[in-house]
Amino acid sequence: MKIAIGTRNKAKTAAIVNVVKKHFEDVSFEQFSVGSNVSEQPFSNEETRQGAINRALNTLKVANADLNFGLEGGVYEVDGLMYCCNWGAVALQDGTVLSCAGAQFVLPEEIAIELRAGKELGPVMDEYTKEKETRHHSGAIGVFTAGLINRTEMFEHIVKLLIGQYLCYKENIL
Ligand SMILES: O=P(O)(O)OP(=O)(O)OP(=O)(O)OC[C@H]1O[C@@H](n2cnc3c(O)ncnc32)[C@H](O)[C@@H]1O
Ligand SMILES: [Mg+2]
Repeated sequence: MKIAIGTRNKAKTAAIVNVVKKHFEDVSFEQFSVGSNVSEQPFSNEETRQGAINRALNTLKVANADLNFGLEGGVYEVDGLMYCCNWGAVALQDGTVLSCAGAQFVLPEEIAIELRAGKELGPVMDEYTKEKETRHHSGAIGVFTAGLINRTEMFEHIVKLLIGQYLCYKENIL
């Protein structure tokens, strides 16, 4: 079974590899840098979802693997609070795209101000933590949940949902 990963982000890649290996035998993985065709920093659930779907479809185009994954992070605001949201999609060779969302959590106002000013969450988190490339490791989710869940674990949940939906699709349930 060929698995294509539409990112080079380490946290996203580890999530796909970990969960796929748990559910399928005899798998091979390949990574591709594909565009999301949305803003670098999506600013709504709709845009984040579209980014994940576009990444999955762009990965299908270049890889034509059995499962072509796209994962996307974004933010949106409700009641003056900024939430980070996370979406995933998997594109199949017949052109079907299955999608789902994962964890959503609050970002502090000092981070929200930076994002409203047009900055991207990745670099803002590096500045905040004085660390490099937090988006590849603990991520904002790790920092703002006191380390209880890291970015890989967060995306593992999404990949699990996607694989579950794929199994239902094969049984004509979805
Ligand atoms: O290489 P890609 O796949 O693009 O991975 P990415 O880390 O840039 O992730 P996204 O494009 O999906 O996320 C959009 C932006 O939000 C940032 N981001 C999202 N979730 C984050 C998290 O948990 N921690 C740090 N940055 C995060 C990310 O760095 C981007 O600036
Ligand atoms: Mg990105």
